[in-house]
Amino acid sequence: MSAADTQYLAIVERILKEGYYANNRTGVPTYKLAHQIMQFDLAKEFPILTTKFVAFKTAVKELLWIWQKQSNDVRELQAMGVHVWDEWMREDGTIGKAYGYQIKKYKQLDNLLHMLKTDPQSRRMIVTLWNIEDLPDMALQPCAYETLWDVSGDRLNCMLVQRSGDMGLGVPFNMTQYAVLVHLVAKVCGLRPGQFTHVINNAHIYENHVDALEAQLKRRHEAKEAPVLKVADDVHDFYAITPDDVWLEGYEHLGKLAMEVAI
Ligand SMILES: Nc1nc(=O)c2c([nH]1)NC[C@@H]1CN(c3ccc(C(=O)N[C@@H](CCC(=O)O)C(=O)O)cc3)CN21
Ligand SMILES: O=c1ccn([C@H]2C[C@H](O)[C@@H](COP(=O)(O)O)O2)c(=O)[nH]1
Repeated sequence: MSAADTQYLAIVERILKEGYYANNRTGVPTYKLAHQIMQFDLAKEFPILTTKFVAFKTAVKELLWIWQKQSNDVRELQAMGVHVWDEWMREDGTIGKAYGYQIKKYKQLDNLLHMLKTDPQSRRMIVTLWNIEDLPDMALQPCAYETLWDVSGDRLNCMLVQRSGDMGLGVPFNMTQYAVLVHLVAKVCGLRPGQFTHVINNAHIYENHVDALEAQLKRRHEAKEAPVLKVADDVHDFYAITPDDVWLEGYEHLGKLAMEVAI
């Protein structure tokens, strides 16, 4: 069983057993627990669920849309064949001043890469999408909103802070795509991936996802070993990376589990 399955399913199980039931903005009530944490040693294995199919390429494309294209334009994501943001697209085709917009606005990725290369012992390496001034002009306030970075020896460590985590849909994407980000940032900085810690403030299961997640829990004993993430040798420039530069070797999984997204 992959470390991702073990830690993710432990949280799912805890929420189903002890979660607090309440309604929220979407009108679809959730069971929730505060302060759930997953931690992966990326030198040992890549975190992706095997107890259901995770659309890896889609998750990577969404990541590159935010971090590389630094875009808020949903049409650019659609042009890559990804439709997970369609419901939040405004009339102008964007999600407002959200996500990639905030990375571009302050050159946050360039600053991070520069610090990692020139002052790796800095304790000030943070990329944050949480911009109080711009919050009113965002179609959705960022959920996985902050990363904190550390270099120990040749290892690059990263903590992802997520204020709100949809365990059925968002979290399986987020844990995997940010692990890819650590691999990619490490590669272009001449480092190796290290510890990846994923903190979720409000980890929730939408009521209409309970059956699918219970079915996933039952697949536990058939879970597979984690696949290996491969990054093309010639990746040196973050801005030149394409979705084909990363792939999984040996991704065995137990098949798709459909869930409806709460809007
Ligand atoms: N309620 C909610 N949950 C989320 O996870 C979420 C939002 N809203 N709003 C913004 C984005 C959109 N996200 C989404 C939306 C849909 C899928 C989804 O349908 N995933 C399918 C596969 C999709 C595909 O292959 O294209 C899945 O089975 O994982 C995933 C993440 C994550 N975020
Ligand atoms: O990357 C993402 C983006 C969104 N989500 C989920 C978390 C919540 O279920 C909704 C957002 O609703 P809020 O009321 O703004 O918290 O989207 C996610 O898990 N990951």
